[in-house]
Amino acid sequence: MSDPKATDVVRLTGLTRSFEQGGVKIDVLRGVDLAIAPGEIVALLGPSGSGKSTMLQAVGLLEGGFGGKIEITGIDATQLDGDERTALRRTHLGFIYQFHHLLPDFTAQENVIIPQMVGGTSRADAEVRADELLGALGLGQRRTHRPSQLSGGEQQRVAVARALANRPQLVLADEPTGNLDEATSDKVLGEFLSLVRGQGSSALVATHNERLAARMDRIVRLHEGLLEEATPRPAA
Ligand SMILES: Nc1ncnc2c1ncn2[C@@H]1O[C@H](COP(=O)(O)OP(=O)(O)OP(=O)(O)O)[C@@H](O)[C@H]1O
Repeated sequence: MSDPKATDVVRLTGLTRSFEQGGVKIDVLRGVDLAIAPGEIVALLGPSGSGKSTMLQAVGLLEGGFGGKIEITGIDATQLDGDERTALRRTHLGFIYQFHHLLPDFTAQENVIIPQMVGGTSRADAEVRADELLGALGLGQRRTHRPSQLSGGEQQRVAVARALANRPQLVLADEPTGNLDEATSDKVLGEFLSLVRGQGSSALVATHNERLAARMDRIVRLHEGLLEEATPRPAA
């Protein structure tokens, strides 16, 4: 549950982003404000091209070129240099994409171990954590398989385990089940939500899918470069 007294995990204030397309300037984000409390899972809805991925890139500290303020756990990311942003991303954020982006030459278990070791966890501890997550996702018997030996749903479960491995305060997910059939998508999303809730992380999940969005704590909607609240933020 969200704790309104704690520092927001994300606070965006007046976020803007424009792109040049064929000599024309397009204002994709025109002053987006958003706050996400600890433990809160927010669905980001909006039609194709509305700027959902662009917004996740801003919060993920993956790209420059944004105007406005981006605060992660109270830290103003716009004031950090590149190394500090990378450190903040590694310690506080987890990412899941529509297409899993797993390392093809490594096993499921190694895909979950590697980001932990990059973050300074010992191999032994990383292995325990990987097995715990893969087990919870029903992949205990598949730990030694490579991505190409797994189904689409299984690959996406490995991506979920990888994103949660470092117990990030915030998980950013861009159409996390967008390439799966409806039944698998429902199952994988349910497993993802229960793991995120279980460890008390927050999440911002971009999706086109209203039915999946309805399973999250709050819905916000991008419309013409601004964010509309489809369900109100819980009272502070
Ligand atoms: N690097 C870029 N250069 C130029 N235009 C860009 C760039 N990145 C995004 N855009 C434009 O910004 C707009 C928003 O794109 P974005 O990918 O954020 O939308 P989206 O809501 O995530 O769409 P989808 O649901 O299709 O993934 C689009 O018009 C896109 O063409």
